Amino acid sequence: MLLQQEPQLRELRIFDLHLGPWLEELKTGPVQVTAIQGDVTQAHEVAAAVAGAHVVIHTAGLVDVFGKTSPETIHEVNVQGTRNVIEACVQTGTRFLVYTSSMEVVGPNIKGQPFYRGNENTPYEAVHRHPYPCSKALAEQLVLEANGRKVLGGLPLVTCALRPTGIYGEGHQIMRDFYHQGLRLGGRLFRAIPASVEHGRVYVGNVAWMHVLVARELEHRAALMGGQVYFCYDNSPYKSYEDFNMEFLGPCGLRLVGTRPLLPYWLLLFLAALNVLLQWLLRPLLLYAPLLNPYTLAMANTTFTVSTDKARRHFGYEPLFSWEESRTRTIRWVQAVEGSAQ
Ligand SMILES: NC(=O)C1=CN([C@@H]2O[C@H](COP(=O)(O)OP(=O)(O)OC[C@H]3O[C@@H](n4cnc5c(N)ncnc54)[C@H](O)[C@@H]3O)[C@@H](O)[C@H]2O)C=CC1
Ligand SMILES: CC(C)CCC[C@@H](C)[C@H]1CC[C@H]2[C@@H]3[C@H](O)CC4=CC(=O)CC[C@]4(C)[C@H]3CC[C@]12C
Repeated sequence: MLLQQEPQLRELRIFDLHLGPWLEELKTGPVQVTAIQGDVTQAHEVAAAVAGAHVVIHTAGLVDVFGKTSPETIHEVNVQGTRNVIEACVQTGTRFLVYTSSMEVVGPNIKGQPFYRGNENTPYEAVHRHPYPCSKALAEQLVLEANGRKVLGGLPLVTCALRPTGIYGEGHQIMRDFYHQGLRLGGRLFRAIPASVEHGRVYVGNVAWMHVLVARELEHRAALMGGQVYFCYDNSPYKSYEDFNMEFLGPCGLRLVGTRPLLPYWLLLFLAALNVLLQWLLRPLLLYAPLLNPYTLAMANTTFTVSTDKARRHFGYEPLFSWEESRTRTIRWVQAVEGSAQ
């Protein structure tokens, strides 16, 4: 997105634990693209990568709500990693920092209270216990508190945080998992969540576009945007998690069976708790990390949608991809997954 949409771009450095072969394709244009294999938990590696950069977009993170990694590792990557990024900016004199936060910083909370088309000012009891939202909330707080700190050279750091709702689009691993599960079940998926539960979703291209706009505008609107949070949204329809997925999986031949959940909620909760027990029992032998656990069930079963225009008002954000385009692109990607699986 930076290469396509940012005419002022002179150099792009990509810092990630895992560098994919796709990065090579980015190196063929006029902009210098440097891929750096590194770990955000290593302060010196981060500082070396950040030195001399005009703006840092910190999106690296450990996204795990399935118990694949320990809470300590999630904290180390998401919180200490973010601390390292902030310190690198301060020590090397980089003034602009954009952080990819998450809707999870707000909710759904442990009480499962609905957040219905709320905005950045909607009152909500943001209380978490799960390591992932806890880590994102702490990291976001660090980023916002760092706004105004003096960087090398004496000028103030300007930071802001973007909170995407559930991201979908090309490369969406969980969508791929649902797709393969549907194929295994003879082209069917069985409804688990009531259709009335709304879950916020945003297309990956629009998430990237919002980051590019913020990176561009932070310098010119520092007083307005510094220390602010913005939900990351677009015109994707409000739907339940499963009905939304069917927008893509339907045209790829899958069918969602049932107008109401096939299993009662108490049974799903029991199965989710059983999965936690199995995960714990099997841990010495293998990693058992199914999609269903009490946390993911609560996430999928609690209404959380945003309706806001703060990003438009503050820095002129309009989604780059319409809903129709986002949908078409995602369907094409699922179809390509299908092609490569055969
Ligand atoms: N997937 C979603 O629905 C949402 C994701 N987010 C946030 O967006 C960001 C990106 O998430 P996704 O693209 O979904 O996840 P992802 O796992 O595809 O991307 C995260 C990237 O961070 C890198 N990374 C992980 N640990 C690292 C480390 N120690 N050092 C350097 N790089 C490391 C990974 O290699 C990966 O490329 C994360 O910060 C996540 O919290 C926010 C809202 C929703
Ligand atoms: C089998 C169940 C009944 C359905 C399981 C669906 C879940 C796996 C997903 C439902 C909601 C998702 C999360 C949500 O979109 C918000 C997120 C924000 C992030 O920052 C990271 C990803 C995620 C936690 C996302 C993960 C999958 C769900 C829990």
